[in-house]
Amino acid sequence: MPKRSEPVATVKNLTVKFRYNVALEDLTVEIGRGRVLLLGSNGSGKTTLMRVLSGLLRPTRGTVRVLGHDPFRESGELYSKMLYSRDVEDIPYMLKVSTVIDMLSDIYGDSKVDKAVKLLKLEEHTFKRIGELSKGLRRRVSMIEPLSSGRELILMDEPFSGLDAESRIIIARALSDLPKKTTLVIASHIPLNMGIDQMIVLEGGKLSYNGPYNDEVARKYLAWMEELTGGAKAQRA
Ligand SMILES: Nc1ncnc2c1ncn2[C@@H]1O[C@H](COP(=O)(O)OP(=O)(O)OP(=O)(O)O)[C@@H](O)[C@H]1O
Repeated sequence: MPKRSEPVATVKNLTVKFRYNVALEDLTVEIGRGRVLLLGSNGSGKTTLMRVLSGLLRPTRGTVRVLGHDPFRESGELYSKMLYSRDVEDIPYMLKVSTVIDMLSDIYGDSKVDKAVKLLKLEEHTFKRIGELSKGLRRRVSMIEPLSSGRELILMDEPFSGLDAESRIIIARALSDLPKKTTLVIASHIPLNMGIDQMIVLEGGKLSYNGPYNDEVARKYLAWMEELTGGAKAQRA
């Protein structure tokens, strides 16, 4: 059993370069256990960091360990302990919700999946195909797996963006039901405070804040976002 004080991930001098730009530059940070908010404006490097942590992207420089593994070389071992929940579009549109539920039940067991389906208020939508669902409902379907997986670490990229208020509330409640031993890292461009233990702010691929949730940092970030976007983007979830 890992100690609560042990970080889930350590990132040292991480640089990720693409052909024309540097997405992350010499980033050093420890990601602790609990609820972690990875905050940053568009293009600040959040998704790049998530992709490196989940072994989908190889660092240009630096070292990364996640739950004791090199995510790029040992993704097989890592995937039994962590899950990267990316996008609703990962689920084929022709599948019925009930088929998704059956497949996940085979992997994680009926009771965990049933509980997640109830928490996500999906019972009355199981006969529909993924392609028929609203974005909010599709996102809720994509949440069944992280909620029922029992993984030690779950990474989520913008789980609330572009959703209707009902789906946002349902997802937020369902996520708050995750066991405390599960570490949840949420990448977001808005400063959500849902019992956040650690807040990491990236700007231009560099670390601009790392510590407990801080209202002052959140306020400054929002003001800066408003200045940058004329207010429109910061209002949107
Ligand atoms: N595959 C890629 N090829 C080239 N450049 C990339 C690639 N992926 C990301 N980038 C660039 O790296 C920088 C960081 O992008 P990233 O997607 O990590 O930011 P983000 O904070 O997740 O932004 P968003 O909130 O818009 O998703 C951006 O300048 C982006 O254009």
